[in-house]
Amino acid sequence: MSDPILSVRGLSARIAGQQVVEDVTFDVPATGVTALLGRNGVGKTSTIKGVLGLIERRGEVTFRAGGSAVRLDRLRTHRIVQLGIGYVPEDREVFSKLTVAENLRLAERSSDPRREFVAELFPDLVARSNQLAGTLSGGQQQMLSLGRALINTNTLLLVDEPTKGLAPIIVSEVAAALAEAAKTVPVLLVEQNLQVVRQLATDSIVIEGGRVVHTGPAAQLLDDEDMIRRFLGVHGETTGAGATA
Ligand SMILES: Nc1ncnc2c1ncn2[C@@H]1O[C@H](COP(=O)(O)OP(=O)(O)OP(=O)(O)O)[C@@H](O)[C@H]1O
Repeated sequence: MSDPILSVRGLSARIAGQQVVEDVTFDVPATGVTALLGRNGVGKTSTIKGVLGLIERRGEVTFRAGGSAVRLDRLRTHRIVQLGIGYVPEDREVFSKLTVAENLRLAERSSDPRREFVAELFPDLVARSNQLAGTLSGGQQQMLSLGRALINTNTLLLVDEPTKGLAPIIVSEVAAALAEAAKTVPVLLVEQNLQVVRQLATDSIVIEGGRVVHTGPAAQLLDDEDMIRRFLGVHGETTGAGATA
């Protein structure tokens, strides 16, 4: 197996002086979608923010790309992003007073943005290019948020709960777009909808109480009702249509 693209060793993180990630250790393989799972409030978002340096963190975070290894824990967020790490935050951060087209343009990091790729993934965004982002529906804002990340050629994509609160039809569209993106870039995905996890994820990491309690193939976890119940607090048989953890 090739080296993982991201190795996290003993990551701890604090928010407002409070420990929210204790001692997290995991690898993200260089291909496929790795699902970061766990019950509400266990520290999934904080782990991603710790990797990106968006919150105070300690521990080793190593990013391997282009034959070299870079310690992300020594870098500020803007430098981390410049390495080609795309981030789609949980709360769909878009500039509400700017149009869809302006939002996308501002996200472009290189002289070679993948505008056609994003337009093919989200034709609705093309149709709404002059609409103010603040007037989009939640689903459309999520697509814009994804589009803002996917317009760049990323080496790794960190995506936090992209289907949260969306109608089933939009969940399918977002999942399809992520599946398309995942063909070209490894993804670390926080996702509570286990049907989406089943559709997309190759590997899984489960966090509990600020620590990793399980890693392994996603299918193995999803097929184990005991683990699903123990780690995610739902019944295994509910990992089908529309189920959420
Ligand atoms: N800004 C903040 N101030 C204080 N505590 C916070 C803040 N943000 C998060 N926390 C706390 O840190 C812990 C971890 O939160 P985090 O959002 O990382 O969990 P999560 O696993 O992503 O949860 P969810 O699945 O509900 O999004 C929680 O107990 C949460 O209440």
